[in-house]
Amino acid sequence: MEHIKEEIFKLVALLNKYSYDYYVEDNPQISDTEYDTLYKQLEKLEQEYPEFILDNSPTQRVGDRVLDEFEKVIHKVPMLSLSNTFSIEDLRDFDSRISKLSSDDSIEYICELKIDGLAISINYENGKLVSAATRGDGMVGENVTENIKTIFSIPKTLKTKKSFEVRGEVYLPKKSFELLNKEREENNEVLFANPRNAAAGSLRQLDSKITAKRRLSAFIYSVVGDENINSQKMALTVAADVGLPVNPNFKLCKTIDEVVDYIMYWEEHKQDLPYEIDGIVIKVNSYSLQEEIGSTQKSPRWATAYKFPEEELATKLLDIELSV
Ligand SMILES: NC(=O)c1cc2c(=O)c3cc(F)ccc3oc2nc1N
Repeated sequence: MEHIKEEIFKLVALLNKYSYDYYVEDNPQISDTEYDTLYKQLEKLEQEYPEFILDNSPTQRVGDRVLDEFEKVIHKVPMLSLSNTFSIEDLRDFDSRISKLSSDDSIEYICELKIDGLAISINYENGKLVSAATRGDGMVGENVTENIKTIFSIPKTLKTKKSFEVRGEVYLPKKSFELLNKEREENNEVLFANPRNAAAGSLRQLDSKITAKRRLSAFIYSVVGDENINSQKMALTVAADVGLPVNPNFKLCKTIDEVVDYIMYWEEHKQDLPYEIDGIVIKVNSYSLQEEIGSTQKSPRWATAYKFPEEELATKLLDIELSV
């Protein structure tokens, strides 16, 4: 019996490593067929010896209960929304407001791509994923734990035994969005307008089997409740170190001019990304400075979202024409 347990343990470790390489590192080490073969071996062993099924087995990702509604969840710390800025001039105003509100004269900003998905909060206890909720109205969200567990890039167990909440964005990669709409077109179903709507519709499915088919992904951008973390850059580094998917394109900027350069770069190169972004998030890096600057009821004063100008509908239609 011992060797069966060994075999199951080995297969689970191997499959989780391969899906980490594939979904988080975007660098698959084996082919899909090899992965499926190992997965089927594991399923067979688990069917024969259900008592040896491990909680972090990839076969345990998709629940089989269909909910009739989502439970409401009260966020321990409210999930605020970002204020928006639409011009570089607005951004400079943001910078001068920050300078007035803070004792430091040199303020470090951290810039992150603004992933166009939907906000999520995920709780890990002793390194295990225990619950997840949507932002909702910021105070009360929907419990989407079972659906979040179907997202391969979100690990069910972390490389730490610590307990904390993380926040991030669930999104649908462009390729998955196109595939999904193609399937829907073939089944004469209503198409999703954009990846953001498709992600929201997929995550808020009452049947997690449907969510599992949608190939959602996620990036984590915040860690709540780890007092050793004193800056946004550190939060991103810690999140990546424990195995969470963190978008690698963040940049520490010493001046607002560096922020503007970063914005210009991504305004030009965002088409090359495999997911949609609708702007750039600019945050004061130091947590103590964030505290000092504070938040309003709705939004942090220490961060803002620079929104890219809406693509003219004409260019969008032109893209569609060129792509068909
Ligand atoms: N869509 C995003 O990629 C993204 C979104 C947010 C937020 O919504 C957000 C909201 C807050 F109240 C505070 C920080 C935030 O940081 C964020 N950082 C990001 N990278």
